Amino acid sequence: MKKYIIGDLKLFLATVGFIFLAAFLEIRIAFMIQQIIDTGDKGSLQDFYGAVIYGLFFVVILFATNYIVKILQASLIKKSVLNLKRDIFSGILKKDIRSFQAMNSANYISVLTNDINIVEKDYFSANLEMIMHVSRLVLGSIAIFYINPYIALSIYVLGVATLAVPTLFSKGVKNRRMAHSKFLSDFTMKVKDLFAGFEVIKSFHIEDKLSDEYKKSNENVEESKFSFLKLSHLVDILGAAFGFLIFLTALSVGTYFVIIGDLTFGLLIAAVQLMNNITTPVGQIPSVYNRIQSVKSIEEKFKKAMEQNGNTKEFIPKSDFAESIQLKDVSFSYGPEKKVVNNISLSIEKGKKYAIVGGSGSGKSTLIKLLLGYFEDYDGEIKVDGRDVRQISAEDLYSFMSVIQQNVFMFDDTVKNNITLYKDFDENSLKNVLAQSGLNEMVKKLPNGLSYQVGENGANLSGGEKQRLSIARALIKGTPILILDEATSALDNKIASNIEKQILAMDDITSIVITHRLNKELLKLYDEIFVLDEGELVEQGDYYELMKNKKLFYSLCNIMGYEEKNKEGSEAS
Ligand SMILES: Nc1ncnc2c1ncn2[C@@H]1O[C@H](COP(=O)(O)OP(=O)(O)OP(=O)(O)O)[C@@H](O)[C@H]1O
Repeated sequence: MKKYIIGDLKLFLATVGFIFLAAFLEIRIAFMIQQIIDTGDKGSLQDFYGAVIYGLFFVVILFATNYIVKILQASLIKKSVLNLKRDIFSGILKKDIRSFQAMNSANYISVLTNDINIVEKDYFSANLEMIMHVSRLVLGSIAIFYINPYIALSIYVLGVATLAVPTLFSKGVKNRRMAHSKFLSDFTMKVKDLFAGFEVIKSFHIEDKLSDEYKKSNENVEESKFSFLKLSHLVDILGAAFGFLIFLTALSVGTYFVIIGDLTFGLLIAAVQLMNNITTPVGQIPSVYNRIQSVKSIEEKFKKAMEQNGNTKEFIPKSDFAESIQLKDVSFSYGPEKKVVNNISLSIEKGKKYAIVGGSGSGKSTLIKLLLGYFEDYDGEIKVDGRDVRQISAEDLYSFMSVIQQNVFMFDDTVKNNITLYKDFDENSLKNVLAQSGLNEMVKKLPNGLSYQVGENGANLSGGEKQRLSIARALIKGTPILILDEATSALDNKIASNIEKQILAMDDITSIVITHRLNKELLKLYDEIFVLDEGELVEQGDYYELMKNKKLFYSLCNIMGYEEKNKEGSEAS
């Protein structure tokens, strides 16, 4: 985090310079006081007036300098926070999907809100406070040494003892800070779930259970904060007590020298004034130091939030799809458990239409995710036009592949922006995709047409409308490969079939469609159907071949046909 505070070196140096100037002027003020008092000793009114005017002049200068210091500090902190937030945000965006999912999204929210606030207060501000305290301490010590070395010596000895205090507590403070930050993340997670799952909570009447969990999490946050504060207050109090002890000792030594006539009364008052410049920093440095140390644990969280899976890869540019995708002996598992995709080899040729079918949990979506480069730790080979998919950047891969998934995310924006995703497309392309995705009627009925606001994650739309929007979103990209993962599950049979037929009729497009809906008429339109069972590719061929085989596909079709008939029967009766 150091790089953020010195990121704008000129601003940093100017701030430090003005902090030192302010500390120097404060010391000069002490000598002004001494001059005014000592003119009283001499009894010259002229000298007295001169010293007062000089003093007032310094007060004005000190006021202006302190104001500049505050402004410089605020702008340095603003820049540091802006840059840190920017880096974390872009670090998160650069993550691949797998490493992003390794952390709960609430953790990212907590990092960008709670933890940034802590860092702003206890790192950026605290470092500037530290510079201020050190400058006052150094200049104050030199000035006191100039007044009387014995006073200075007594201050130095006790000062060193005080500055050793924070090292005794830094580990404890750091651990408690980490615990607090963790509980804050957990709390954010709970709050996020509460809002995201509000309808489920209400309809399953689990308010009490959730309320208990919220209470526990809230208590953890406050308890961990209390525990952190208990220790850091102890450090503060110890610092302040040592500060007072230094003041008392130095005052006693100074008074002794006044009594024996080695120090003027004015110089003693100046020394007392200067002691503030020493006792305050000495009292504060331990606690400021501990605040800075405590934030080190949060730095680890930032690093984790930005972690890029550890691989800095060289990608080979690839922006189109020319021939085929080849999978050879591909196996993959999410954890140490059994393989979710087991030794699959298959080939996808440009312009052809493929269906992937299989029971729930058979690995269909995972297979698609592997094609989309979500995961890199698979065995075997996945090659696009002969190039390892891991060598193709996500940006390039998605320039020729579009995916439409079952769970659609909608931005809280207009229908149009949700289709175009803020890119420019001509009216004709938009019109075409509206027709292809069966959205024309819907858009006509909406109060503001394409400018209709869809609400938070499309709350103002039905599930089917959201799916059609996501189909339009993928179609408008015009990529040569289109992947549909249960993309029409929320649509009624007729609309779903129409959309699927339109997509299958696009000659240039290579389509890969995962479907549960085993509609015979549609299945006949596919060049090849892959049948998965427990992660294995157990059958492949066109509809007629597979039906002839009378294996899994045949029984899946029969079960589906039977269920459809039953459904129709019960609807009719
Ligand atoms: N992120 C994940 N972490 C761990 N296991 C996962 C993850 N995603 C899926 N799985 C598991 O992998 C297996 C295959 O899941 P996948 O989603 O690929 O199946 P599917 O055939 O698409 O299922 P469905 O038709 O029900 O959508 C399942 O047992 C599932 O529980």
